[in-house]
Amino acid sequence: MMTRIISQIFYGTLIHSLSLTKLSIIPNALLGIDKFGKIAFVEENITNEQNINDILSKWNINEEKIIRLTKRQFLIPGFVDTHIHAPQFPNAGTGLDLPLLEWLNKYTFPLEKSYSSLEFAKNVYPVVINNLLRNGTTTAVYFSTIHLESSKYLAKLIHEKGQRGFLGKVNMDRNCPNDYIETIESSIEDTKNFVEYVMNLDEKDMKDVKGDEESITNQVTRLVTPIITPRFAISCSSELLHSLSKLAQEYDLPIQSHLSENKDEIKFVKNLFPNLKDYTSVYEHHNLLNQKTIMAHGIYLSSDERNLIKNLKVGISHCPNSNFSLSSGICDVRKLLNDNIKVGLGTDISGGFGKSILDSIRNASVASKVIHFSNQNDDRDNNNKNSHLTLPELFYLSTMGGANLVNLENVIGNFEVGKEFDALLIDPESPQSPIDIFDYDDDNIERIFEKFIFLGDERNISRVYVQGNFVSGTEFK
Ligand SMILES: O=c1[nH]c(=O)c2nc[nH]c2[nH]1
Ligand SMILES: [Zn+2]
Repeated sequence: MMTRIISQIFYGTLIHSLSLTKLSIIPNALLGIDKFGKIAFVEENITNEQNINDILSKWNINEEKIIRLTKRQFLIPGFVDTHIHAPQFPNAGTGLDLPLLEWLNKYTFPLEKSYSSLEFAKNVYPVVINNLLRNGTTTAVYFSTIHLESSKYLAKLIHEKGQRGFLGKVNMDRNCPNDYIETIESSIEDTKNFVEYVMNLDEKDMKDVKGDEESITNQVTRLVTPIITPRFAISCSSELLHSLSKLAQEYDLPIQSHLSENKDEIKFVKNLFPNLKDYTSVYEHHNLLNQKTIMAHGIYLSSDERNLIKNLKVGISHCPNSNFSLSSGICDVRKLLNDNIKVGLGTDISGGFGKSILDSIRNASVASKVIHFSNQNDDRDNNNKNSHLTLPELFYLSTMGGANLVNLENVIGNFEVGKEFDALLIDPESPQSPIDIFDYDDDNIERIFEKFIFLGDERNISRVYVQGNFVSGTEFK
């Protein structure tokens, strides 16, 4: 007897990643989602109505539950932004004339301190989440600020809007402005308070699911998770770093920070921790590196540091727009991938000015080509090992790569049966679409997908789903 209840079916083309190099395009697919938002089935090559009817009756579904895509529309997994500063949104697109440390002091800290006012946060954070969802970011790994109340407010908003989010209250107790700094005591106390608040947010939803008779086989993941967030080694005392690692262990939480982004930053860290070998060792020494850690940037890592990162299963958030915009440098992602390091993409608003992961994909592509050219000019390293990132690789990084970083590779990132349905319905022919399709394209869906990746924008993202729920886009009548 078939008890599983199917709440929605899509009929059309699916595009997703099966591995770093393997992009899969499945035309004429029927994808069914159960009432928990999980993918119950994917049937391929369904080319006639009889086949559709057979599947509908097998699952006891009526025709109204089917959303039929047009021949040029397709579904892709939602994007994962593995590094974004929500409070920096008002600065996006401004203040890109200075390198990191000067940029922080002149533009970023003065804006972030404004979030001591909850009213200020209320004017910004809804815009951030709406904007990201419209742009297809179904999962975001956020930094907030040091402020407890506005950080709690942001967590509640992510929860209400139905986005999947990892949110960290920022910790910083030194080398910061006098009016934007914490004591170690308040930093730890507020972080505990924040963590417990966020963990309770999802409690009700989890209970609702647990109360269901099918709950044992249909557990869903929590949508909002706290993440321990020492800003970076410069702004945290050794004592604070130690205490934060204890907190992460106590609550079994992920950790995020910045690593090896800028040469002056690296020198500063060396001065602060002269007895530790390198920047990565500073975090390792404080027990902050493990398979749940995400480090943003990682531009100037030595081979020893890469080894450590690989062995400890730390993920790197590649933020190419920010790396260009703050003149930080160019991260050699191919080298990280060759070393089997986990990599995802980040916008790093407002170091980066692009709000969409499509922008990160495009900048990651350009960055990889610049590295490729500079290696070609270098006689010592000229055997084509360092080829630029390909379209399947870029797309993988933006979906499955991000899922790996947040340890949700078995939950989201592609359309495997049993995963939760975080997805985007892409319409290359939407009103005002920036994509031109010609007869020459000959309905070649691979070409149209590539055009979406390099030319498309939020106007092409018609509908956005998280855990099977419709969270942004145009309602069907
Ligand atoms: O790109 C960055 N943005 C920040 O806000 C930050 N803080 C420390 N290091 C940083 N890097
Ligand atoms: Zn950052």
